[in-house]
Amino acid sequence: MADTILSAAAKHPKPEDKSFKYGTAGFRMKANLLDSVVFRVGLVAALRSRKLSGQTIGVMITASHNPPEDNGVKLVDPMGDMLEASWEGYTTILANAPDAEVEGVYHKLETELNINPESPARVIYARDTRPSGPTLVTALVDGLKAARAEYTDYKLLTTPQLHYLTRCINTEGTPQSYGVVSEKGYYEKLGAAFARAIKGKKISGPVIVDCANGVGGPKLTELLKYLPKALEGGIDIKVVNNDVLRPESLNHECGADFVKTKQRAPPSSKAGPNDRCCSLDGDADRLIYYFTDPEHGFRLLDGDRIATLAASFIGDLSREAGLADELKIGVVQTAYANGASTKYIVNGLGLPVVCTPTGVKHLHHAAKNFDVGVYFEANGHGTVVFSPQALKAFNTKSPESPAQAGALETLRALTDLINQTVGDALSDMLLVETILAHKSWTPREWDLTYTDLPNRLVRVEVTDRYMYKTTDAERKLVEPAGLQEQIDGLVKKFKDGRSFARASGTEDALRVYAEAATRAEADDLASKVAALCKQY
Ligand SMILES: CC(=O)N[C@H]1[C@@H](OP(=O)(O)O)O[C@H](CO)[C@@H](O)[C@@H]1O
Ligand SMILES: [Mg+2]
Repeated sequence: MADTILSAAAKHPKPEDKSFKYGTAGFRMKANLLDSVVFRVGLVAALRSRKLSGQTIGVMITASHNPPEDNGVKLVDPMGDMLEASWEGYTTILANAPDAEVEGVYHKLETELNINPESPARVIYARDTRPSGPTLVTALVDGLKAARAEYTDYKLLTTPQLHYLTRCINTEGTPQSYGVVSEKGYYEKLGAAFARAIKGKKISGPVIVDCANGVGGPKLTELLKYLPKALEGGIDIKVVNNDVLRPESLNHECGADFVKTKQRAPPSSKAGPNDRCCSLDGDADRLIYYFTDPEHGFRLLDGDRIATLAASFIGDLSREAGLADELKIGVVQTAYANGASTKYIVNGLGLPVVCTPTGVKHLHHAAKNFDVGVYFEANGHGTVVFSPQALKAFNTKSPESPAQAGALETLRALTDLINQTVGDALSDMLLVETILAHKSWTPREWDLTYTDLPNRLVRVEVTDRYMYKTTDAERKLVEPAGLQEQIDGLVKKFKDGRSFARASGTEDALRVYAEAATRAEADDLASKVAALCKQY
């Protein structure tokens, strides 16, 4: 077997002058640089599965909201979680080994991690719609074969669908079974849960869904077959930007990242005033809502809004169900959350907020400390996780009134509707639609819950982003020395000012975020902090 890895590695040579790092979203870069990385990820997936006694590991090939010429690869742990942190390091080591040393490094990891080479290794994988996907799949399969893993190709899927399948496979036939192990099983689970959650409530008007010309388009179109139709008291979904045959259109002037960063609707949008709109990203794990207010123009309803909407709704339901004292509900955000949303959660909803570093794995982890943990990044990536105690309470509490019975049934439906493994734009969209219907709200009422502070996010090119080190959930710089004091000095001059700088985990740049009482001040603060960072 030994020389199989050696000879296979030679077919997927590493670009000599490149070094790779498993970052916030796995490996992500120009697709033509990824061949060796994906091959080696195949090897790691096999090792990880063997380490976990043959539990199935997921591999997703996607670059999410990045341009069409990029691609990426990430690993999914058995319960559908992101890869455990220590393994990011092992993956990085293997990705950077010279071709001739890959086999040696592989066996060294095997020995050091106490992995039995005879244990079974099982892997499933899928990809988004990028043209580079099929070639990278070939590299992955070569890695899996060289490591003697069993594997199943799920072809095109959204990232959250792959997370769903991974968990389903590993819980199949157990009391914790997460669902039927098939793409159809995913649609059936969501469709049935949505019908239960929405029961008796009316969804007003259509929702226009911008699919970023990515894999979310065909998958949402498929999901529609499983949802109750508008005429039968269900939902009217209008799918737009669903052109997967023109790869160059992926994420181009559309999609969740465009809408959030540009703070405007896709230029192609034909939505009228007050029309309820939302955008997915290229692999359908992010969701952003928006509408045009006849008086105030474009209004963004981002991840912070989805978090506050979900937290307030589930909080109300828990009270109605008589479970408020039993269940600890909390919200997890990052430093990019709008300050007004944090204030609203704490003062308006009376719920605790935890701030973690950027990257869903951190938020997910922190959310698990609550019975109902609502987590969203401002960019629209997030979900709600329920503790075993919460699930038990929803399932065993005997209702004392029809209202209590109704609240409990809605809560149970939500636990099936919401993807527990990872943020899922399709599932999150059905959640938002359910809540708006229950509250009889249009996006306008949703928007009125609090007023966002004007904010600006800028990307700053720097010579060495690794020079910038942070603490306090990335809200403060500790290096370069002295820079944070200067930022603090600037911030003080702005009403409601807040600003921080951190190195991106996915791009070769520094990100500077600023918010302040007015648009002009937020812009001014952001550009001043950016200029300051550049000087160092
Ligand atoms: C400000 C921002 O939106 N950052 C994004 C971005 O991370 P950076 O480390 O900032 O590049 O990509 C991550 C992966 O998709 C996502 O989790 C995160 O929220
Ligand atoms: Mg994504």
